[in-house]
Amino acid sequence: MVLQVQGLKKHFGKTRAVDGISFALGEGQVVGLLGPNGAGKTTTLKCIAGLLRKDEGSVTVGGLDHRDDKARYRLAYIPETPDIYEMLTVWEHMQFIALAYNLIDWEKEADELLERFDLAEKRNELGMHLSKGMKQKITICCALLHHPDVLLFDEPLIGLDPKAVRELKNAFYDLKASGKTLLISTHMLDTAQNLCDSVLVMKQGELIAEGTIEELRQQMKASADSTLEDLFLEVTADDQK
Ligand SMILES: Nc1ncnc2c1ncn2[C@@H]1O[C@H](COP(=O)(O)OP(=O)(O)OP(=O)(O)O)[C@@H](O)[C@H]1O
Repeated sequence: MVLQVQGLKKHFGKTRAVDGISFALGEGQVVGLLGPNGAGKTTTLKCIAGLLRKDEGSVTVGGLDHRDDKARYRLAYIPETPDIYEMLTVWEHMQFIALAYNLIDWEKEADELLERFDLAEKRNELGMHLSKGMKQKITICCALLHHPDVLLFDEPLIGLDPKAVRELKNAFYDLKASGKTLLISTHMLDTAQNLCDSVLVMKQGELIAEGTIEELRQQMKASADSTLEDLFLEVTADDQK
């Protein structure tokens, strides 16, 4: 298993944002992280990425603790709100990542990424002059440049135009085909149904369901034509907990 999360807990004051969840993801797996608002998805992703200090539990990447430099190198986190440098140009963001990760011969690939995400013409624009969608796309290009093995996406399809959504979905398929592991937090259940091999469903900090759509149908004794949305609404309904 390339990513292993065991007994992860994180609280904010009295709020148990993540309350002891465990799961493991294998190489090339694309997994949807689902849950109602406030379920703990972002907190989980940030704890895995090391951006939030966990209270308890362990997270390993390729068997190494996630705080180890080698493990961090293998991880990328793409936040819901694009976090870019206002005073750096698009190309300078790519240079910054290349320097941070000691990349060599990265320029051609950076050019291809910018081309692919329609940012080539904005190469010399400052971050402060870009739209939200463009900022989102730079974050994605930066995340892909150092070839991480595990990519954590928080609501990746929000704020992108239809072409960028299509590009990103294609990028997900390419990443999966090249053996990358993707954990994608999303409320877009039809996309999750098409894209993900399996899902993890969180509610109030706990993992309340997991598996492929077929496994969820069986666990919930649902009909063979029930959609992920049907299953999600049933499993997260208030009388379930
Ligand atoms: N920095 C923080 N300080 C205090 N409480 C927080 C903080 N971050 C998150 N929380 C709380 O932790 C819980 C889980 O939040 P989180 O953002 O992880 O949920 P989510 O599943 O990502 O929600 P959404 O789908 O709305 O993005 C919520 O009750 C939230 O209010």
